Amino acid sequence: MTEPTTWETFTLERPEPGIAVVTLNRPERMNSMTNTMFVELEKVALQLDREDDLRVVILTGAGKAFCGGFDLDDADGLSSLTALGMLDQQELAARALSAIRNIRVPVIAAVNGAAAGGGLSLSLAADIRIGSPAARFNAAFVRIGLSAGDLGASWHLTRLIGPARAAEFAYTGRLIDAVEAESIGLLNTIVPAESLLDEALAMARLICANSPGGVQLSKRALHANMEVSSYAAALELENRGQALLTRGEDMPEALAAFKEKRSPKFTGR
Ligand SMILES: CCCCCCCCCCCCC[C@H](O)CC(=O)SCCNC(=O)CCNC(=O)[C@H](O)C(C)(C)COP(=O)(O)OP(=O)(O)OC[C@H]1O[C@@H](n2cnc3c(N)ncnc32)[C@H](O)[C@@H]1OP(=O)(O)O
Repeated sequence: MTEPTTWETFTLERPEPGIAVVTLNRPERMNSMTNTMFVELEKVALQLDREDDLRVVILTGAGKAFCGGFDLDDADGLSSLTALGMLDQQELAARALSAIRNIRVPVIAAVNGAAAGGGLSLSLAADIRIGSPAARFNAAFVRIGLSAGDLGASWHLTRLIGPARAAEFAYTGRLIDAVEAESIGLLNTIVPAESLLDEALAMARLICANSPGGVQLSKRALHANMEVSSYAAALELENRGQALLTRGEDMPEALAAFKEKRSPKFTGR
């Protein structure tokens, strides 16, 4: 395990090869979001995306919340924003969450507490969400005069939990607890609070044991399939990905390992 690097709004740790853990670190403010956090999250996401040896990113929060959304104490400075200024502000935030969503390796959100507003949007930027029993979600936007059309939340919710549940969630702004979140697919699974990070690491290790190219092109295909309009277009994307992988070193290594009844040694080349 290398030494953690401390940014102003989060810490970055590397518990073992191939795994990076980003922990939002403003627990006194429920890890709520500020412009500094957006700038730092975009920077670290772009940095991680360039690391050839990286296989999985885990995103979690320090203290009792995952992320309370935009820092409403910080919002005062924004209340005088013109619409154009607000557009710039929203685009700054959207760039950060887009950078996290588009990291080429899987991102696991270990939801340790409340994910409210932009915190919900942030959890949705991850590919997988595992939660402690304290995990709670709300589209708090409508309670403070904003919309659930926020940082990808409306895009993900309609695809993840279905349009009707997304509508109820978005329009009521009510809290959804971990049990309900798991039942509607907002959480992949619930684990005891004390083992949340260990469970996220265990899932990350499973992913690390697989072909990096296979995993990363699987992520690319799953993301692309949320965009393509037809089954035929999806097949075209999938076919190209598989063809690319068969030209790499990992598939022959996997086949050889299978025959020799040993674990494959993937290189990602
Ligand atoms: C008037 C509108 C201005 C909005 C300006 C927005 C500017 C534009 C920014 C664009 C880009 C970002 C867009 C972003 O995605 C938009 C949003 O995120 S909007 C939603 C903002 N978040 C919320 O509304 C959530 C509010 N909080 C809660 O719902 C609950 O606190 C919780 C997170 C569900 C946790 O509930 P509890 O566990 O019961 O804890 P408490 O409620 O008691 O809170 C404890 C403590 O934390 C403080 N706190 C909680 N959330 C925030 C927050 N978001 N910002 C600042 N502080 C927060 C809370 O005040 C308590 O403090 P204490 O009283 O103990 O000092």
